[in-house]
Amino acid sequence: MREYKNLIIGFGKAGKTLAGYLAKKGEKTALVEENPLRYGGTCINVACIPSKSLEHSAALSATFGGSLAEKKERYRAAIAEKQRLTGFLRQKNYEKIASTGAEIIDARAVFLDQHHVKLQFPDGRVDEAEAERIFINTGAVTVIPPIAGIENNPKVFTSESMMELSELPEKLVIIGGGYIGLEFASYYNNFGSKVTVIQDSEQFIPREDKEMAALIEKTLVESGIEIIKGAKVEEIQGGSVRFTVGGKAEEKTGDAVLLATGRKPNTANLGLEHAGVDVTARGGIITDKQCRTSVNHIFAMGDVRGDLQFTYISLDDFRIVRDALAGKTRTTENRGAVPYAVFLTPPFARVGLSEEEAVAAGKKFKKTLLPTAAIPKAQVLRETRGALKVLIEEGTGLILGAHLFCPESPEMINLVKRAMDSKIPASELAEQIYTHPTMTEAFNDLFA
Ligand SMILES: Cc1cc2nc3c(=O)[nH]c(=O)nc-3n(C[C@H](O)[C@H](O)[C@H](O)COP(=O)(O)OP(=O)(O)OC[C@H]3O[C@@H](n4cnc5c(N)ncnc54)[C@H](O)[C@@H]3O)c2cc1C
Ligand SMILES: NC(=O)c1ccc[n+]([C@@H]2O[C@H](COP(=O)([O-])OP(=O)(O)OC[C@H]3O[C@@H](n4cnc5c(N)ncnc54)[C@H](O)[C@@H]3O)[C@@H](O)[C@H]2O)c1
Repeated sequence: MREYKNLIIGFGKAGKTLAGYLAKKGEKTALVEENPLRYGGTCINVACIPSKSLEHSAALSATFGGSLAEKKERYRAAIAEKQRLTGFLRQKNYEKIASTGAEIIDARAVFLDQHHVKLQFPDGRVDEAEAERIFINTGAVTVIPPIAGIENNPKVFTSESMMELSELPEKLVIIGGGYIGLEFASYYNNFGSKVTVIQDSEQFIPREDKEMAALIEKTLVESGIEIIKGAKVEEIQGGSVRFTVGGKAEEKTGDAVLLATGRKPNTANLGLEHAGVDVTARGGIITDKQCRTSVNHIFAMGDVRGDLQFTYISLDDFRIVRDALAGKTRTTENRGAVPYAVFLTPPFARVGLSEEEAVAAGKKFKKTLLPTAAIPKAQVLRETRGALKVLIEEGTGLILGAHLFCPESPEMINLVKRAMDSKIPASELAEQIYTHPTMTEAFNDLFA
């Protein structure tokens, strides 16, 4: 029996950061990871980083144009670069955590009871570990929708397997128009594929500000992406996706079909019932605002909680747990405004309320909409599509929401989050000195 003060299940953003932190404090700490190709977690291996590497390569490829053969060659090079990058980061992540003194155990962990887990090694060996405290950071997995024809279909991909495909699909059909669906639509469109997105809801990105959603949809369609809304997918045969729209049967055929229909907490077969850890109907681990589960000494962090799925939320969950262990007061309720970015061309970034949400909350506000084309740096970048929209509360002058659909918006939005959290009025952003020419200097006009 192996004994530890802290046992962490999953080498994700929160898990690895916590393992390093506790080990550096001199506490006997183990980090259990079932897949050596996941050292460093989902983000650096099969999600954010490889997808943004492809996004960068795709945007470059689009500027070169050329024949289909040239585009296919550049796509192969992009996949190779993505492999290099993820391999490099995986190694660095392993070395960084190993150097803190945390023990990295290559095994699958399954709860036996509240203090014990079974360790299942890839070679079939089994061992047991006992720990005073256990931290769950097992992430999320792709939702496979109940559509006939998915199983054993070599033309059907998830985001993970798609990024291993080294032959550029001339036609790509994407099921699901959320973050993954739209980002991949944008990358493959830039690489030169003919992309169709099939979405179940009638409304395009229904959670977003309506005016911005309409502008994003128009921009994507004008860039060559076909978007089909209100579709019910019936079956997939080879690369053909059969669906109905308004009762009418339709079919779209691709060289590849990408499933981008959501991701759910990875709690199946974790043995949580043996430890008495409660989960929601979707399998998300229920925690209090300090990420503590229904069992006092067991915590859960990141996607497995079934809340927001972002790497920086997983990192913030680490900070919350770190502070909970030290008796401090950081919680899921005082993260401040949570920004996010969707890496389209151009990218979209948001923080705070949409116009519809602000109206529903009874807020009185001033709205400003600035076309991207009005910003000199956008002209320099030759990317003038999009617009920036902000809502400023009447009376207080505080920022209620910002919706930036323009180049460099994923960087710009972080400054707006800081202003919102620190209750810095919009007028201060309007009067601030910014370097020139930059996208951020548009705040002089946007927040005036
Ligand atoms: C295509 C794609 C693009 C994305 N892009 C972005 C982006 O641009 N920005 C952003 O912020 N977020 C993005 N996300 C979301 C982001 O990747 C996740 O929110 C984040 O990686 C979650 O990390 P985590 O800490 O919860 O756990 P993970 O990083 O998922 O780690 C969980 C680990 O636990 C291991 N594990 C699971 N079960 C066991 C077990 N029983 N025993 C041992 N080990 C186990 C797994 O192998 C894995 O390594 C993207 C996601 C996808 C799919
Ligand atoms: N830039 C980023 O931060 C980034 C990028 C990619 C992913 N992510 C994270 O990954 C998570 C998962 O992304 P996702 O895009 O898979 O999920 P999502 O929930 O954002 O979108 C899934 C979409 O698929 C649609 N859908 C579901 N079933 C369908 C069906 N049968 N037919 C047609 N449409 C269907 C849903 O209506 C929804 O619009 C996101 O919640 C996000 O947090 C973040």
